[in-house]
Amino acid sequence: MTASDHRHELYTVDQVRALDRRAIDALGIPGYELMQRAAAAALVCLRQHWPRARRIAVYCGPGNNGGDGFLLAALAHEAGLHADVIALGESQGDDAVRARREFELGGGTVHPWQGSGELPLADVQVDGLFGTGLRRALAPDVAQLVRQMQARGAPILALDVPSGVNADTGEVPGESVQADVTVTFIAAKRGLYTAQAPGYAGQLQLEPLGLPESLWHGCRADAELLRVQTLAPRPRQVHKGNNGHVLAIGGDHGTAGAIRLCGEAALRGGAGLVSVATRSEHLVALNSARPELMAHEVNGPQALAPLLERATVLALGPGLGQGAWGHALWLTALESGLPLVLDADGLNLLAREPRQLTGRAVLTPHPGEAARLLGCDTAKIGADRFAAARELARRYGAIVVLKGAGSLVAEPEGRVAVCPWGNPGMASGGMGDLLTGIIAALLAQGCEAWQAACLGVGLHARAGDLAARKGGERGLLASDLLEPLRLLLNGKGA
Ligand SMILES: NC(=O)C1=CN([C@@H]2O[C@H](COP(=O)(O)OP(=O)(O)OC[C@H]3O[C@@H](n4cnc5c(N)ncnc54)[C@H](O)[C@@H]3O)[C@@H](O)[C@H]2O)[C@@H](O)CC1
Ligand SMILES: [K+]
Repeated sequence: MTASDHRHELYTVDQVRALDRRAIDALGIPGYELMQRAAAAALVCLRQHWPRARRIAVYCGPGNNGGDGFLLAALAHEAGLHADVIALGESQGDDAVRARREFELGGGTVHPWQGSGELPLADVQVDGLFGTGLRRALAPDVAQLVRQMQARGAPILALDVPSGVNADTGEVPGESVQADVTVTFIAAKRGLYTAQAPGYAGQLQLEPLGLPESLWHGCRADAELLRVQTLAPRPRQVHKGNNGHVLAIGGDHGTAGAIRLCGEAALRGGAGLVSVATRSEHLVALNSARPELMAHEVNGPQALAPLLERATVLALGPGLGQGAWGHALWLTALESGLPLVLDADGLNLLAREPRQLTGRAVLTPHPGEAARLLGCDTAKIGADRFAAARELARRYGAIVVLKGAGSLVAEPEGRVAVCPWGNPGMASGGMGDLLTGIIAALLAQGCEAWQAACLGVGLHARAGDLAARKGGERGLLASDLLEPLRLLLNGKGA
């Protein structure tokens, strides 16, 4: 194993700081040398991305992130680039002070930021304002500097973390640098992959700074990044009974679309059979649009019972409503004890009548539903998605998919995976119904709940990316994902 094998591991800021300390104390690599390595790696990254850059502007904050910036400027100057440095106040800490002096001794001039003024012309701007040490929203004068950098229009390389992003949670409490590329050092910070951070980090590049494998011994990552996965090819002799029978329950008056998308996704996700339990008015439309779906009129729990006997997995909630009909079906379905995916009104009803779920169960809340399930407001969910997903999984005894940019999958024992795929085109109606159907299909084919949730979230997001590559993000429809989903599920199209 080498340090680069850790690139799917995600760490909290405290863990990254502990790794830094360990490199210094246990491995005897001075902090200043780490800073030199970070600056050298960042300059290589800059030249890879912008080989024609001749003038750079480096913005340095008071801490070690600024130290990285000063050393990068010094190296760039030595390499014959023109490097302007703009500093926010005095440097603090021995390493940052020494880095600043090194730049000045090499002939560089530091321009203090006075709260206003023109910024230098540059082919590339380097953000060394704040890294993992950011503790609060940027102050108004720093926010002003960031807005001016952004208005300059030159591409931005962020050192370690885009300044303004909380590297632990992905939250952006005020203004933040919006980077084109973020080169992050030593270990991947978990917050860069979720919440608001993906909109600010641009392309993420991890530089482990040549640290030895022993650095990671005994340090368990807080979370992991999902990897590209698919299912093994089917044995030649299977029949449809081997691939499970999904029963999708929902589609109250006026919401046929949700349950149809869910059912179609279960079919495209490879379930052997898919039945739909819904209102009678939807039957004709469902049968004619997708004859492979077996649509059944269900007026109440009695009509549901025989369908539950034949099903192996439930997709419970899309368009279910929270009225008497939906509630009665919800209760009966939960009492069946079948493995299930619970979404939409299935989750809202759970928030109203909380209970521990048993067996293989996956909950797929968006932040609003998550807030209802935890009895808090949506802002609290966004402030720490890792904590929210873990608490949901623990409280309800289920695997939880917390949707939104950088979807999280959490299990009750605390394991968390983060999805690095997906795009803003997927913020449209029906995408959640699709995810529910996909995960149900994977459960039906024998996946454990954790595996079904991780694989389903990954396939859904990658199908969204594939569909967006073809036709763009705006106007992307949930049903556009069905065909790419099938390709990816069969290991094609990536
Ligand atoms: N040995 C190490 O620890 C290494 C650290 N490195 C760099 O050092 C960074 C961490 O350095 P630091 O811990 O010094 O932290 P930062 O440089 O991120 O920021 C800390 C400074 O910012 C101030 N501050 C925090 N939030 C603020 C806000 N909203 N407005 C104004 N001031 C604010 C703090 O009071 C402190 O002075 C990493 O992100 C990385 O770039 C790298 O050089 C690699 C090695
Ligand atoms: K930064």
